[in-house]
Amino acid sequence: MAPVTREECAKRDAEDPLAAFRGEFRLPEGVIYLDGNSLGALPAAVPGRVADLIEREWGEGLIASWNDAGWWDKPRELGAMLAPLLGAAGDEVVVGDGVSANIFKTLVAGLRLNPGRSVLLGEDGNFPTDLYITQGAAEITGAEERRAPARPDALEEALAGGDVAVLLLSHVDYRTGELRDMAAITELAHRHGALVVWDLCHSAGAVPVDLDGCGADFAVGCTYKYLNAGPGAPGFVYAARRHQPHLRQPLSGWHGHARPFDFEPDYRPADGASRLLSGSQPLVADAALEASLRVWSRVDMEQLRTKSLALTDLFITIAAPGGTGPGGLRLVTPAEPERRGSQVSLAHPDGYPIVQALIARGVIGDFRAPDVLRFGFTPLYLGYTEVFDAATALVEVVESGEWRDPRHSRRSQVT
Ligand SMILES: Cc1ncc(COP(=O)(O)O)c(C=O)c1O
Ligand SMILES: Nc1c(O)cccc1C(=O)C[C@H](N)C(=O)O
Repeated sequence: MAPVTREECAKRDAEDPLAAFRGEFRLPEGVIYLDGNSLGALPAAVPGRVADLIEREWGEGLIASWNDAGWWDKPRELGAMLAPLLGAAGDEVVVGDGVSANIFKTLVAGLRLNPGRSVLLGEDGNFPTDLYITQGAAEITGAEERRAPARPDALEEALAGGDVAVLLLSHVDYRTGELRDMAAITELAHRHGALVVWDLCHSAGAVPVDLDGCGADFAVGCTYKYLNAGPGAPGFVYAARRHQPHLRQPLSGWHGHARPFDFEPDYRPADGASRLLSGSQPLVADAALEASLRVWSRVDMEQLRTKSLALTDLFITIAAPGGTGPGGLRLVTPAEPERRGSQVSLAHPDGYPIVQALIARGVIGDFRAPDVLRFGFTPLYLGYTEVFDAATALVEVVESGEWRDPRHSRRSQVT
């Protein structure tokens, strides 16, 4: 690939159709933020919307706001706002609870939809909560937990026995940034009689997603990464319309009841995706999500994908051209654009202090054990020049050996 200059990057910034979105986010001066795949930046509209909920809807409206401010229907309203980003219909998505809880709900619902099959199949190396919740769901239901590498050939082998009820996969791998072929894998699972739950934590707002077009069964995801709804923001859950009338989820709380204000003694599920709800939702956090989704309603996902790939290409071209970088840095993320999320991961045995030395320079990425330096690229608030500077800083940190300073090896609780 042709060498890239800072001047070329400045030109691309000037021509960038998404550049104006940068003004809709608050980021500290002097920081290049490449960790939006863990916690997204603050949309400028969020503090005002949250204050409005607290002061007006809660402070003045009090209990009436459950009706007047639409609190009761927020999970559905926010689900419908999110749906276009997921390739889903508005009534197939609800917002509520966390990813871990929603994984549990969909795995058990999937098991019940697939009687006679008793295996929950997960992928080697998935994000730990996916693995742990699958173990918990297997323990409580008597199902068997199995794992396979997330390669089509290995999945086919694991599915061939005909006993897999549900397959749980991440659309984009949190550690490597690999993007999986949702359409092909869903079709493979269905051919073998299994249902699929897709974890979209690292793809919602990062790449175009087409749940309905791929024939997906269920999906879960978070809103605090690329969707920028803030720390601990509520998760979402998708159920394909064809499953909704039959699905039974295990956390059968009153917000998922058909007639919640009849206060009946027995559970009867609501119609549609609402039956995936459980109890009261964090309305203050929902207000932050609402403000961030208003930004997303104006984003063209094809433009976003084009810029995302251009940014990750740029970073790779400088930091690891041809797959290797200075000091033995090795590209972990697939080089093929169609297999790449909006993230670049590089492996190095001294990854932790290298990332810390970069953070000390104002370039924020993160480290994932055992040896992965991880950089997330958020096209709404990152420019080409920043990515050029970040990649150049990485090369300098490694070549200069400044990461060897012992202060960069001190571990903190959240890495
Ligand atoms: C793939 C994946 N699943 C789930 C989670 C988190 O789940 P929860 O929001 O329940 O903490 C994360 C990140 O924290 C993740 O990367
Ligand atoms: N969800 C997180 C949290 O509650 C605390 C700290 C980090 C996170 C993250 O989101 C980590 C992220 N899923 C990852 O891919 O590493």
